[in-house]
Amino acid sequence: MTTDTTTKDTAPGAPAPGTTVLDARGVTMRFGGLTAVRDVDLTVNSGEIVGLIGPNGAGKTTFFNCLTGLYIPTEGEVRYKDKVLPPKSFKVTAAGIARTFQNIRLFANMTVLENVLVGRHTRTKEGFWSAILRGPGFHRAEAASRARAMELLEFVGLDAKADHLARNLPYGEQRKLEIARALASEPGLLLLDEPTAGMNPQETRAAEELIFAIRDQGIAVLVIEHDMRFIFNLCDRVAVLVQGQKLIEGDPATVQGDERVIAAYIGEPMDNDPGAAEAAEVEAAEAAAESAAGADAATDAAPGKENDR
Ligand SMILES: Nc1ncnc2c1ncn2[C@@H]1O[C@H](COP(=O)(O)OP(=O)(O)OP(=O)(O)O)[C@@H](O)[C@H]1O
Repeated sequence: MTTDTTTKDTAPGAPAPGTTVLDARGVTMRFGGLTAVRDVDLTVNSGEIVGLIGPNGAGKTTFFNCLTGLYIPTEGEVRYKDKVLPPKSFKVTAAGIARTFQNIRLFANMTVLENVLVGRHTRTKEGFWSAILRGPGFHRAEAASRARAMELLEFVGLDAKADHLARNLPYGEQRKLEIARALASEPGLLLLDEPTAGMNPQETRAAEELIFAIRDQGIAVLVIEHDMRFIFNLCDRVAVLVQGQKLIEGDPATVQGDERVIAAYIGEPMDNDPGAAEAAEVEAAEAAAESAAGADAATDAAPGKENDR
């Protein structure tokens, strides 16, 4: 991996360190009778990596979709750099929030470089007529875009594969390309939805290094992930969603040690547990078998009887 994690160059869209870039307040999202997200508050500051975890169906992706204009929350408000988010995803991207998806969404038959160039469209000022007439302004803008796209490919370690088709990249590199494309819109906040899903341990470590390098550029990062070791190692702060509500938020050590979090993942015994009668029956049968075996052993070891063990 060629990522230089020591780089301290600030990304073009990055705000001053420690500034609150994302401020979600009382976000609720209902689908008919189902409340997928209920009254969730969350802030993310520049230069910070925040993790969002929770069991399957907890509402993590729905909450992400509320932050990117894909869903308009039923209640609550999302502010990015003090401004309420526009209700369209392309406007949210233009405002400075970029994301990757749980299922990779690349243009499979485009080259690696072209995929990143697509990600730059919100930052290209050249308009329709300029593109048609292909005047000097267009060529200058195009050259600058290509240079920046190549810089980003170098940053994620894919510059040598700029001309490869996206579909020919191994899985881990496709994920990196998605990140490069998201960075092409020069975001102040990057949302990563399960960035290590399907990765091997080596690719996961490389992804971790890359996310640290992005944070070091002053970009705020919010990441959903199921890999607990990855999340607790990576994040400055972790919020836990359970059944759409925020259960706890804190530093990794606090969250990791919280019994409610452990219970939420492992599951607590339910009232009127449907399997309880069967489980009690099995336990009783096992106990009876054990005591019978114990009685046999006692008889076997009785004085006057040969014990061949
Ligand atoms: N568009 C939708 N219409 C109706 N229900 C939805 C919709 N999207 C999500 N849900 C429901 O909302 C709940 C939360 O789902 P969501 O995908 O946000 O959870 P998640 O925490 O991201 O889960 P996972 O970790 O499995 O990806 C689930 O019960 C899901 O079925």
